Amino acid sequence: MKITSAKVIVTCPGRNFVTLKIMTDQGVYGIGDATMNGREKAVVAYLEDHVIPCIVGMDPRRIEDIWQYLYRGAYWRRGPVTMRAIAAVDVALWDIKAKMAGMPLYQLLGGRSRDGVMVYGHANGSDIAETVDAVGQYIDLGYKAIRAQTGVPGIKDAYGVGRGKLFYEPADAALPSVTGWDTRKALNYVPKLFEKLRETYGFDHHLLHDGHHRYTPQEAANLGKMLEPYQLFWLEDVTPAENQEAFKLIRQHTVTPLAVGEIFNTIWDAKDLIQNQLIDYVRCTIVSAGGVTHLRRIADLAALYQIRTGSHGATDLSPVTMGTALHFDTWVPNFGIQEYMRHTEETDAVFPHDYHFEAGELFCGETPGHGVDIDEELAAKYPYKPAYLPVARLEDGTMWNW
Ligand SMILES: O=C(O)[C@@H](O)[C@@H](O)[C@H](O)[C@H](O)CO
Ligand SMILES: [Mg+2]
Repeated sequence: MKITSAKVIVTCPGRNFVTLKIMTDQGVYGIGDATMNGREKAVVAYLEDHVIPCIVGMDPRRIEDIWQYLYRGAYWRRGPVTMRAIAAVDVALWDIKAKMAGMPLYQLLGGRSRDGVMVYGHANGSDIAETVDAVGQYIDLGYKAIRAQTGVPGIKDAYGVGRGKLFYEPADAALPSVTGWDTRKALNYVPKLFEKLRETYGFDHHLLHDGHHRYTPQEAANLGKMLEPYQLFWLEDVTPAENQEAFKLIRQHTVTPLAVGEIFNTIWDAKDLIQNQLIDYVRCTIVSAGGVTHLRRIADLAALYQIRTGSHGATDLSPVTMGTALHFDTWVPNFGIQEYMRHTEETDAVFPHDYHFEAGELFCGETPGHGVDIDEELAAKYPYKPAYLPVARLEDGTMWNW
């Protein structure tokens, strides 16, 4: 069997997505997601100029060998661009293999470990009152787990507060918009949100919060400690994780569960956090961490330390990643939770899929493959539109972590 050709499809049904489509001499094709929010064109070039010429003619059944070829053969290994390109190839090849086998991808991985996959949605508001209402809406929609993010008085465009209610797209301008940050104001306000949420809705639902890389380790420990009475499911990205050791300091001060990993791209980024049990959930997902082949290795290492998966699932990950992630989540023994930011109807039309939401869970389908396709004709109607993620500055103008 041979790969006869491959192409990159860039489409922007409300936001940009990059999709790789691999064709074979058996008439079966596979698709993979290669989207990197705000830097999409870098991955397009990497795929078109440095990956596709190498894989045409290869046997698509040799998934592991092609993964190793693209990882070791790059010489300049790892990094978000390289690993997204590898992920796109990997997912497309798993899609092909499952289609050839006539089975949904989760069967190929080892079969079901669960029926439904618990997901969490994103509730946000400009202040505590609005956010409490938004959480109530998600409870009414049947969610068992809800992430809550609020605007903070005195902070311009605090992270996580979207323009709409069900949809949140942070890449909002043709050049990075500038948002503000002030840790003291956030530390004085965020705990009050969770106090109000528990007062209003009790403890029957999982509550999550994303620190989005904003706190120093000591500040993160302080926030984690202040949130303990509210029993969060997790506190995410509470400090930048390049320094994995920083989490030892946080762990000394708080038992609030910690989640990290959506910006990781290989197992090496998470290895020390996992082996020293400095986190409780690993957030790596299909598109950013080298596809099914590599994410399986990360999940297996995490399982040795009773760490569970909590894959990233924002709208800037295409339905191709969501669909593939659901097959992965349906199989993986140490599953924790799946993030689920709903895509818009126009996105769903470009990427027809067989997964569905019901009573706080997502269910992958039984279609052979990962169950997601791309309508190329419709995709062509949405040309690429440059959009950047914002930057964040402190009140004195210091560049900070968005
Ligand atoms: O946990 C999350 O969902 C966020 O961290 C993301 O929405 C993140 O801001 C975006 O994926 C960035 O493109
Ligand atoms: Mg996050």
